[in-house]
Amino acid sequence: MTLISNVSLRRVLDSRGNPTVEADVLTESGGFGRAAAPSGASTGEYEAIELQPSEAIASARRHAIPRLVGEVHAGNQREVDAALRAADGTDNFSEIGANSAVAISMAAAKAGADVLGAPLYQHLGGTFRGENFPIPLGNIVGGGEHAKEATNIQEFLAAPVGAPSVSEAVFANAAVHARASEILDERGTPAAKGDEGAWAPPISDAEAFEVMDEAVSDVADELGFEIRFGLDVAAAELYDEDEDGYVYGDEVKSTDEQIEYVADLVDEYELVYVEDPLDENDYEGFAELTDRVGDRTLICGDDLFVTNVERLQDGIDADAANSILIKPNQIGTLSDAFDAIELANRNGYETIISHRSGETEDTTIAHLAVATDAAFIKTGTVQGERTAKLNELIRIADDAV
Ligand SMILES: C=C(OP(=O)(O)O)C(=O)O
Ligand SMILES: [Mg+2]
Repeated sequence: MTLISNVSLRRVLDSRGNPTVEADVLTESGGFGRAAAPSGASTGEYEAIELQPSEAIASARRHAIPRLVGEVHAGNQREVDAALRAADGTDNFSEIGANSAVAISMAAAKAGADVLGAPLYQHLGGTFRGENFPIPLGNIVGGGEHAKEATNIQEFLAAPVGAPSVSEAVFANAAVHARASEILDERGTPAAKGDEGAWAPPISDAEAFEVMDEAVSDVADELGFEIRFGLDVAAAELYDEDEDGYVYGDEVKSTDEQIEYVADLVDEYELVYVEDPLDENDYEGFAELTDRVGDRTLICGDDLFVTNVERLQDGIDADAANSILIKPNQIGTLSDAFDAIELANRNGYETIISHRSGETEDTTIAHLAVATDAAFIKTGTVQGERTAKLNELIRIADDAV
């Protein structure tokens, strides 16, 4: 293991055209790693704090870099991440910014892998990581905070559960995306794209279910393996405290109605995956829905858990959900994300490694998903910053056999 010899930080563009933090980490033996922070739009209330990139960079230069350079080893991720936490000194990275922290944490992991001459997934997962590959959840149609004047439900996600390989799964999702476009055309519905490259047509959620159902079954018939679909409801964005309910245009659903609605959707469309079906503070509602449909679908906490072990432990204690979305920038470091994954695994929760709506070409999450044997990876379907991860997944699968 070699010591970190230099950390440089800069502002680069993300996929929304906003600035984000990129980190380069160099080691004394010449190891190099580069990573960039993603950024959410439908962020959870309890996420670690993202600062303005220039502020995050200035603060990390002042507080974190002196604790890293010549002090910690790039290959020792716990040591790197403990130094970042100590440099920050808060619970939520509000001093150096979770964007600086996660960029440095991921860049150090890549530098550590480079020193070993190993691919990142191998460095993170080790030789006993297993042989499974995550199934890609492909965002096909969506709206919410990712596109104006489109569906209320944020993401309709294809899930090629029967695909014989990662590569076939990735191409299946792209085919569903293309088929959905044709179906929308046939219906005379113009569709722009949302932040993640999903179609964002001005249609009701009920119509989006029809489009998904048709697109998924057409492509499944054509390719000859099972493709199902799922949702990210992102219900915290729909929940209105003053209305005491979930606002769908002119209609407001009470919590009981929301649970009923989602449970019916699970059965009607045989959904394999439902993320954030209820508000991020409603552990009880999550538990009730999980009790009703958790034997036949994944109920996943994103804004509910924010990759945070304490919130996940609360969820486990309450029997809320049966899976967790893992977004390293929600919590700030790879070590924290690993802790959440381990806690989930120990308690029979599935893990889904996820991108953010604002992304870069960074491919760390593809390696993280393979390293940790995640059930699914949610990283879009088409569009450069999404295909960067999907193509990396294909390369990893090629490399690993
Ligand atoms: C990827 C998501 O969106 P964002 O990055 O905007 O939180 C999500 O909600 O799962
Ligand atoms: Mg989500």
